[in-house]
Amino acid sequence: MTRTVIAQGTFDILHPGHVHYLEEAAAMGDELYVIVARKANVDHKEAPICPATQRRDVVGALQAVDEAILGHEADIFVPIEEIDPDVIALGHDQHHDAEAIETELERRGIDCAVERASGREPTGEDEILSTRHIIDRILERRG
Ligand SMILES: Cc1cc2nc3c(=O)[nH]c(=O)nc-3n(C[C@H](O)[C@H](O)[C@H](O)COP(=O)(O)O)c2cc1C
Ligand SMILES: Nc1ncnc2c1ncn2[C@@H]1O[C@H](COP(=O)(O)OP(=O)(O)OP(=O)(O)O)[C@@H](O)[C@H]1O
Repeated sequence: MTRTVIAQGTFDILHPGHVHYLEEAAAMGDELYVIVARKANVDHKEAPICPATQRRDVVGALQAVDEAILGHEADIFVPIEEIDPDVIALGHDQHHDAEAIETELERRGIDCAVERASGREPTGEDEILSTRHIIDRILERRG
């Protein structure tokens, strides 16, 4: 019985922190689907620079990812109902409340565990594992 995992995020400028998250999510099951957030749903921080199709294509090229899909524009649970995963892997700092997701999953009759992945801290002194910080550095050096 294939164990399906879902991960999600904006993935605007990909970095090793994303790879860490997606590899950890992939290890939670046999197949990893990644839902790429639509610009309209990224309302808790600056809008992504890159279009959703581009962000999907880059995430989908990662070895750990079986399929990357564009998220639903209005209801974030639509892809969950379609894929019917065994696990939803939240990112270490993802702003979603696991309990709220579990409650909604139950309400929709979806039997799925909600796990949280760990964070990857920078190793080299110059490593930069945050899209926002990458953009800040670009603005500093090229702005
Ligand atoms: C269970 C779950 C399902 C999601 N489904 C969608 C979706 O269908 N469409 C979408 O635009 N974003 C979806 N998202 C992503 C959220 O909209 C949010 O933008 C994303 O979690 C941003 O996270 P980040 O700040 O880590 O990039 C989903 C997130 C979770 C936790
Ligand atoms: N350094 C990291 N270690 C582990 N997971 C990470 C790391 N950075 C991001 N993630 C995870 O990757 C997913 C997508 O995150 P997102 O696209 O918001 O990237 P980000 O680098 O956190 O962006 P920003 O810095 O602009 O908030 C989220 O689940 C997030 O928790």
